Amino acid sequence: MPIPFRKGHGTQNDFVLLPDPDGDLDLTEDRVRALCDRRRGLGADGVLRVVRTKAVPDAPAELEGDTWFMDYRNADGSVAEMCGNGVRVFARHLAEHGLVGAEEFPVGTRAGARTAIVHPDGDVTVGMGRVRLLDPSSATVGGRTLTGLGVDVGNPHLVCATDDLDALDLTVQPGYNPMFFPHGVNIEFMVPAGAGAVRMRVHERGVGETRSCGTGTVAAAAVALHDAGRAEGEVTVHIPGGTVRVAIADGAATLTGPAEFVADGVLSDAWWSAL
Ligand SMILES: N[C@@H](CCC[C@H](N)C(=O)O)C(=O)O
Repeated sequence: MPIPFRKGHGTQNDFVLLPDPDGDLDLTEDRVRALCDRRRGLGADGVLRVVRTKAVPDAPAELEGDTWFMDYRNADGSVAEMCGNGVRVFARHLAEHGLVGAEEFPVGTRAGARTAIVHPDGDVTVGMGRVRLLDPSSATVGGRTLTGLGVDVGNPHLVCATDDLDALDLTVQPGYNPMFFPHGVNIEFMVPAGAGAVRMRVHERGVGETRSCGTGTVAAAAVALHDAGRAEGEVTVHIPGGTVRVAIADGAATLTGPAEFVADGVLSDAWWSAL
């Protein structure tokens, strides 16, 4: 059976999409790692399996069975609850293939349903759900300890302020408190970038440094607003891979940004079977 794939990205956070409506693919950790490998595979930060919720045994019970489910995997093969850039790319894929009827539609994730609107210019707005500010914690990078705030965006984040974003060496895993984040953490580093804007870099759990992290931009926006004494507002977040807009109101966030596709293809049977 030929296995089709699509390659896309959201602000250069890149993904391999695998259309698999009935959940027939045996998507092992080894296969995810191979797909994401930039030398022996297609190369990506993660895999998005496009599957109906009813074919996903660990999908949240409140999701309807026919809802399209973003089965997200990190490049190291691990499963994560949510991926903000991934939902934008996933939603645009659904819309382009006529797989959804309404202008606004739900996407199932392990963090619950997220609503998506695909705009005519290709941008996508995602309702990211509740954003919860947690306690302070810290990260260690290059021998420096940076204080920050934990944030739950469906997946775990630690947002740290820094004075020199460009000097950080994120090729190695930053230190963090494993008692506070027992399942690992995505760590954002941010600096102010003018009124209502921040610049951010991220070290993602299960991936390493990426050029963007949608849930991370939401976490950074929430902390930037909190630092300004506000619980609501709009923040423009500049990441190495582009720019997104985050709005927070009533404790919930929306994320707006681009979603782009670069290739459609078919995996080699021999390559897949040998994994
Ligand atoms: N890049 C994503 C987040 C992907 C999951 C993350 N690495 C985790 O393990 O929680 C995004 O755009 O939000």
